[in-house]
Amino acid sequence: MYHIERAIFDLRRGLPVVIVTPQYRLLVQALENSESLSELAALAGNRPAMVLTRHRLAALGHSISAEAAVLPLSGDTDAADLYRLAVAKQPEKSSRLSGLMPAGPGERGALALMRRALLLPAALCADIASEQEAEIDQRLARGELLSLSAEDAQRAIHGAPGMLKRVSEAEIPLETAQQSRFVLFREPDGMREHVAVVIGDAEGSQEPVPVRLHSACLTGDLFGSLRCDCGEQLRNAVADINAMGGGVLLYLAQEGRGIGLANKLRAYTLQDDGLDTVDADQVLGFGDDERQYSVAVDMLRSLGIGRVQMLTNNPLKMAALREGGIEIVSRQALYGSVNDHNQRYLMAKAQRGGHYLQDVLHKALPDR
Ligand SMILES: Nc1nc2c(ncn2[C@@H]2O[C@H](COP(=O)(O)OP(=O)(O)OP(=O)(O)O)[C@@H](O)[C@H]2O)c(=O)[nH]1
Ligand SMILES: [Zn+2]
Repeated sequence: MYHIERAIFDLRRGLPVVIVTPQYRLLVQALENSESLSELAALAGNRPAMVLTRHRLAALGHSISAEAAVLPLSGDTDAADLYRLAVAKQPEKSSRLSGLMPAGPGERGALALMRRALLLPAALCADIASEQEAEIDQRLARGELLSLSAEDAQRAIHGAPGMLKRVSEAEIPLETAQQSRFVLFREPDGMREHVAVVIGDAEGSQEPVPVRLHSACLTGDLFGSLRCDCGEQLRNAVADINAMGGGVLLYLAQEGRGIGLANKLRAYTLQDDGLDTVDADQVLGFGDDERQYSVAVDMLRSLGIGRVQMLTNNPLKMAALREGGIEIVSRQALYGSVNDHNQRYLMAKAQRGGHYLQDVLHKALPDR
């Protein structure tokens, strides 16, 4: 897996990588790090095309059934055009969408790498021309370029296979839960870390354990942002679990429903322009919710917990734990407060994401 992680770092730094399929080799670069097409075109010996997700194409008014498609780019495409095609609310010229082709395994692999790297899910891809093969091979041999198979690239989205590592732990008394222990887990590829806060003696319990899955939200958890309810939910969860006699809060590295902080800030700006939380993510090329919870299942297993009382309003979290073989004995709601800044976000979660928020919304906004 090592070359996948290296490829992700290269893409985040703005360098191209080579993706290899049995039929062709592609030179790939992250769209968000691309100022112009000319350097990539010169190295590949072919003009790059842009790979976009079906969510982005839907936002541009073009529906496809495949996961992604390839858009040929004309020679006069500049950086502003690229950015507009990838993230603008409305495309300037929809005629630019003519000539879309289905994405092959190499292009799909490119998008998987972008998503794992928490970049915008849009890539520039150019077929490597035969006259450039020697130059590319030399750069690969010198270690200046990195290549990986399309299969490996596509797998990147799921992270590395294998066991989560339980790395370190310490007792950390909290204001509302004095007997708390933080246990840090690292994903096998070293890319993400997640923390279990074990309150009381929940580890290894045969009884149903109160459990909260909390996805990271820097703005809400740390700074008390009023745009969401995360900070309050986090603090309420710790206090509630303590009051229930102990349990576990999993603090998951899934900022912005899995799209990362850079993209969440982009999504907030789109919301300021009138979009709701789901549509804003779609404009950026993401689905409604990009989170995967297998890591939470692994953490619970590692803590010897198989039966849980869940604190959540999110049906997807419950389905994911059930699918992972965790028995859900009960569910209880967990609310933050509704305010002028977050009410639209909470409404969208209830109406579009199916979250169980009707009670709290009805109380705060009886006439909505
Ligand atoms: N993409 C995106 N993410 C957001 C936005 N607002 C909050 N988030 C993220 O949404 C996630 C909220 O996660 P959780 O607190 O676990 O909650 P939830 O999915 O609402 O489910 P429960 O609280 O368990 O009912 C965090 O990762 C936040 O960073 C937004 O407008 N856009
Ligand atoms: Zn939040």
